[in-house]
Amino acid sequence: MISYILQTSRKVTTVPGLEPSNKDDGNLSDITRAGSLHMFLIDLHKQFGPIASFWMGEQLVVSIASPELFKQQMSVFDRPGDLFQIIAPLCGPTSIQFLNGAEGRGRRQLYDKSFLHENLHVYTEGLQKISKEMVTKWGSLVKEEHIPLQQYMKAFATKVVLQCTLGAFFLDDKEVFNFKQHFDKAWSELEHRLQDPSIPPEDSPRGKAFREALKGLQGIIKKALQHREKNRLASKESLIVDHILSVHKDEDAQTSDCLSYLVYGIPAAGSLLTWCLYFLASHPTIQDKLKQELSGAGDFSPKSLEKLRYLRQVLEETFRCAVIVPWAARYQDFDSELGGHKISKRTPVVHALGVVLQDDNLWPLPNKFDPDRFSVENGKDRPTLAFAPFGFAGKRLCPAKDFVYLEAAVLVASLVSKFKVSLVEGQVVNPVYGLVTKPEDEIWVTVQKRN
Ligand code: HEM
Repeated sequence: MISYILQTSRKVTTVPGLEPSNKDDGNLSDITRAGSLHMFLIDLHKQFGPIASFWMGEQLVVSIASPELFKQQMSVFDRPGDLFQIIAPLCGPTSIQFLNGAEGRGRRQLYDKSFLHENLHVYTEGLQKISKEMVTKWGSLVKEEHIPLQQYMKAFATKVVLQCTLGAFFLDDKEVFNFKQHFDKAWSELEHRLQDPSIPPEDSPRGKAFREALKGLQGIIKKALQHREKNRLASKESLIVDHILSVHKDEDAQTSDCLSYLVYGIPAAGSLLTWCLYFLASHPTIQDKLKQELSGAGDFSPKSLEKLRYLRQVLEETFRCAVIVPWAARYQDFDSELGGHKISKRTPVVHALGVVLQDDNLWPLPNKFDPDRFSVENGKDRPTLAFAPFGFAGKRLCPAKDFVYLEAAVLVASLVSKFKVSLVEGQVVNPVYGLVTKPEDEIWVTVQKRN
């Protein structure tokens, strides 16, 4: 009798949820079948409610999807490294992404200084310059030319994030281009592994290409670090790279922490800009309303942008609709309680950020792009944690969240004040919820100069 129970059930928690579909991989094949962890979590929570469990291999995982449950995890800092192993080859298992405990908190506190609200002015000039380059480029295109939106936004994000984290070494477009070549190769291998977790042999074409891309990235970052070390005193800025150089003496450790900021930062920033311009192109009335707000708004400095309420609403609605980073996760080293259930120590708790961003109890007609949801009036009765696209827990939410608003605001304002952006007709745009959420295929737009 006992062995029968053991064979058919691994239920070791009162949290409602799935039994493993398979003895070895738990529910991993169900996740693959759903297309992504995000899509799997949507179904899981529909079936079991805001707290639900499933199995990743032999590991029980709990997922939460409500502002009330998020609140109960507000002070948890440690991240379960096992759930993020996919990015370990890129940024290294000892980087800030994987660092927990007192050391993790200390390092985050130091690195966070470069993205504090009062330090954002440091980035303005560079952002305005790169945005102007994009405006000039779009202005030079032939009327009705089809523009690959994602390609442009990824290029912009790569240049901006590199310059703003690592400094003047990336003022040279050749170095940005070089970096991007390697980064795109490495990133597409990680995305491949998300669909098919079997690691290719080192000497296979995929294995070799990945190794070369990593070597290329590390080499470029080391050159950027040396450049910064030499020129640091001349610069009055305080960038992430300066804090990284002050913490680590070892070049490999410095490189790992730099890559930690780039690994999500570049794709997430590119994806945000792509979705934002896509939503504006597919909602001409909203785009015109935004253009109206931008008229006479000034130089798009952080101070002038603060007054642009509707621009902020457009960006917030983009975060909500696009679900750029669909989930985060935490664990604790001791037994704890969550939603009235006992959670055994070291059980990973997934924060289903994307499920909450699209919960129709919190966001009526969740698939509709409607920036007015974020007006002061419409938002006043909504729980704060209904909107947590950057995470929320343990002072470990995305360090770049204020920077991201600034970066997106400067580019979107620069483009929309000069051009009417339209979608090329006949496209079906589907999101792919991978490491970050991107469109399945390129999105093509046209631009028309505004008077
Ligand atoms: C554009 C949209 C972005 C979104 C939606 C986003 C969202 C997130 C989320 C949800 C997390 C996990 C938070 C948690 O564990 O609770 C995260 C972590 C992180 N993000 Fe972002 N992010 C964005 C852009 C960026 C950019 C541009 C950078 C770098 C310049 C960046 C750097 C990081 C780093 C380093 C972490 C890990 C921090 C740690 O381990 O302590 N992110 N981000």
